[in-house]
Amino acid sequence: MASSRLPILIALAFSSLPFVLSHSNRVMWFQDFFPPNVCPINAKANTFYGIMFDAGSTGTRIHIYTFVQKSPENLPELEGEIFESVKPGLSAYADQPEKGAETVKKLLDMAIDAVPPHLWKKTPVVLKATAGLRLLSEEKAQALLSEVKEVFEESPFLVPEDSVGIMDGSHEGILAWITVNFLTGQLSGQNQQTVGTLDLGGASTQITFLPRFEETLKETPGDFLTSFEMFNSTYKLYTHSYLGFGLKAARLATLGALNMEVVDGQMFHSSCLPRQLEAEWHFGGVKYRYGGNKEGETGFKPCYLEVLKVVKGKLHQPDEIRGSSFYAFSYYYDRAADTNLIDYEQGGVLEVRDFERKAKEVCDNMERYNSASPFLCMDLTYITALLKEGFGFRDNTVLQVSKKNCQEQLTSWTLGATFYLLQSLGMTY
Ligand SMILES: O=c1[nH]cnc2c1ncn2[C@@H]1O[C@H](COP(=O)(O)OP(=O)(O)O)[C@@H](O)[C@H]1O
Ligand SMILES: [Ca+2]
Repeated sequence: MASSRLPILIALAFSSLPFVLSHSNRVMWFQDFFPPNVCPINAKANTFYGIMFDAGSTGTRIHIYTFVQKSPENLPELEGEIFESVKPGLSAYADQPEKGAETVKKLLDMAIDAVPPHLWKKTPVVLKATAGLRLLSEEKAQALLSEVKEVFEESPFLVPEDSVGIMDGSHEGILAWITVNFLTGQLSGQNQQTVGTLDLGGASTQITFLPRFEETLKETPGDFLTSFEMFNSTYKLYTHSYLGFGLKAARLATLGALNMEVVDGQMFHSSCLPRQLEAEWHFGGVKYRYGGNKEGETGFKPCYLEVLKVVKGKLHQPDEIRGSSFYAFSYYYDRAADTNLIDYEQGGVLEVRDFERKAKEVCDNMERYNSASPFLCMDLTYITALLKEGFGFRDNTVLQVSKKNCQEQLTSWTLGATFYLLQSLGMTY
């Protein structure tokens, strides 16, 4: 299929959706995600823009998408994406919400340069926060969000009513699944062979796939299933977001520091770290001191046992996924690329056991392994344990590990979310 057709297909699908998505106990899945009551815009010009902020736990990213609609009969095509990011994420400013909002303002200034002035008022701007803000107290999260809302309101862009908020974890998984499967052409025509998606963020992780067997539907807890209609088909997806199981939250859990009131000077140890290491780490606005087991054991075996405590028995294991292949991104990609398991630009295809092999290589040679991060052994061991003992994948489960998809767009939930936003604002025909 010609690549230029793919965006049209996405838009087609999104336009044909009334996007009726329903949890077993929740009708209109997206009702609270985007405002239904914004007046439609009569977009006469054939180019339009959408600005989507991904406020992740480790960083804030702006995606400025450009769409072209050549005629009312043709659906919009995705023409391009401008992307920028800042670190740390908003949650690091839990006690300085104004400073947090300033980081958003800096990114938004890019959009002022990127979007032609006559389209500012027709360009919606939305920020959806994920696990970093989910982990903060309601009060701190709301303070950050309301500062960001002020920044949006002072900007020349269109600010929908619910333009700033925390995204539900299941939306994150489904929007990423839709993006990947549209861009790979799997949701159009016959013989659909959709691919499941695995996203490993800093604070949460998502698994999403389309079950093929009745058994899976029967065995799955109701709140792991979400239905939506597209191309006159109904898809019932398995999706779940595990809060606290992102890579960085898992580091804290392994160190025994997750959700702890950290006492000044307290040191956390792990066999997954270089023996002589003593260092400090800031995450979510908290400072942690950590280090290796000076006297005790280090290496893959003790590390795996430590990490196992974090995942074992904590995740639902659908039988069906053992034999399927999945599309994995975010930290799966980062750690595979860091250790040359895949090509940095192209990504690659791996088996679960490749992560284990690399984890052993790194952990059993920790003092000699030249790595940018002292957490490399822990991270690879956690990924191995999460895939095998957490989700229950086989050693030979195949993973397509990429950063960008075939359209050269960064793999993320943001493109799917932007399409839906434009649809809900009546900006597409
Ligand atoms: O623009 C992006 N789109 C998708 N993922 C990104 C983007 N920028 C960074 N990432 C990846 O997201 C991961 C960090 O997760 P994130 O900060 O989103 O945490 P969260 O999803 O738990 O809130 C890293 O692997 C990083 O490479
Ligand atoms: Ca994320």
